[in-house]
Amino acid sequence: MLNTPIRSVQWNKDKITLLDQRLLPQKIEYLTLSSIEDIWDAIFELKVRGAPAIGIAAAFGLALSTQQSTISNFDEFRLELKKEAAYLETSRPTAVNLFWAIKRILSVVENITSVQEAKEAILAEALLIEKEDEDICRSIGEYALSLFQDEDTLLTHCNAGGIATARYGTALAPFYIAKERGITLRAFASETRPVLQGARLTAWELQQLGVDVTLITDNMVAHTIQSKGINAVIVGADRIAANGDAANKIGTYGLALIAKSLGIPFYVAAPLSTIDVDTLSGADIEIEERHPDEVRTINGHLISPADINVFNPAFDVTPAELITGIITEKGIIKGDYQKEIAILFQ
Ligand SMILES: CSC[C@H]1O[C@H](OP(=O)(O)O)[C@H](O)[C@@H]1O
Repeated sequence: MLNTPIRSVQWNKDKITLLDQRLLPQKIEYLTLSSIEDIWDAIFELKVRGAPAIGIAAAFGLALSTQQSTISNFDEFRLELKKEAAYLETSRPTAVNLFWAIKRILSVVENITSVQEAKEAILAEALLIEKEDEDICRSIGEYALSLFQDEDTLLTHCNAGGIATARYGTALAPFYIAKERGITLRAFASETRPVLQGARLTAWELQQLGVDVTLITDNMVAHTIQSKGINAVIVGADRIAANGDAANKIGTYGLALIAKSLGIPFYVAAPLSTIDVDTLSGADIEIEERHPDEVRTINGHLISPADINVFNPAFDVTPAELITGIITEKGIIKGDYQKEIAILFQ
């Protein structure tokens, strides 16, 4: 078991230290990033992944590039900042935390007129985003745990764990809090093809935490829920629309349909920063499509004809009506999500 939390992205004086999540679980290796291009590449290549972690990485990326800036004129500085923000926004389209964090960084310079003051304010805001996320995820964990009993068994998909956030995670946060309080929660983790965040990250993370975790393949979910007494499903999210529709890792929608048909609760755990009130419904969420070789290969080994046609959406959208509850740092919302979300954001 690890004694200190593994952090996926950290500010390190004038550099960014980033856990290369592509190498897990075989290797725990950190990269030192020294340019905004490095950050763009890290987000695009899933060296850092998970909605909140992507937002934190982008915030640190803007802090890094502005710390390095030699522009003395404030208007030129602000123009360059906006260009670099727009550049980072092209790295991945679905997780709203990327855009939410960038918007927060841009907002801190609105009432500033000096370059030095702007540099300091941007770095302070990026560090605040990281610190807040840790506290937020802990709160999500506490609310989530209130839904479960000692000895419950939960099924989760992809990785919404500590390395997808500042710490604790969202869907995995209740496991951290349960461990602290001597409550036993067991887990089944679906492998999550094609990038295998469940097999590589969640199975490893929960094992390190000392949780009884069992790995299954994605096509075992229905039988597992039916035969293993799964009490509930809990997943993360990348963007939740104003009506409660939730985009999450591909396969989540199917999992929600199975949970509904087998009569077990399906929970989405996410911070308010993942709820996008400007996205009216799931139909308005852009679904990232990634390189076909992610499907054609496993660990770089071809498992199909090299030139086979591939459809590789990285996310799907679960309609609000399939979601039993959305667990946030402000509490658990159920039922009329449109109304409940509007109240949360009033
Ligand atoms: C706590 S957000 C985790 C969320 O992000 C993952 O996507 P990706 O690994 O592609 O960044 C997945 O959808 C998780 O639920």
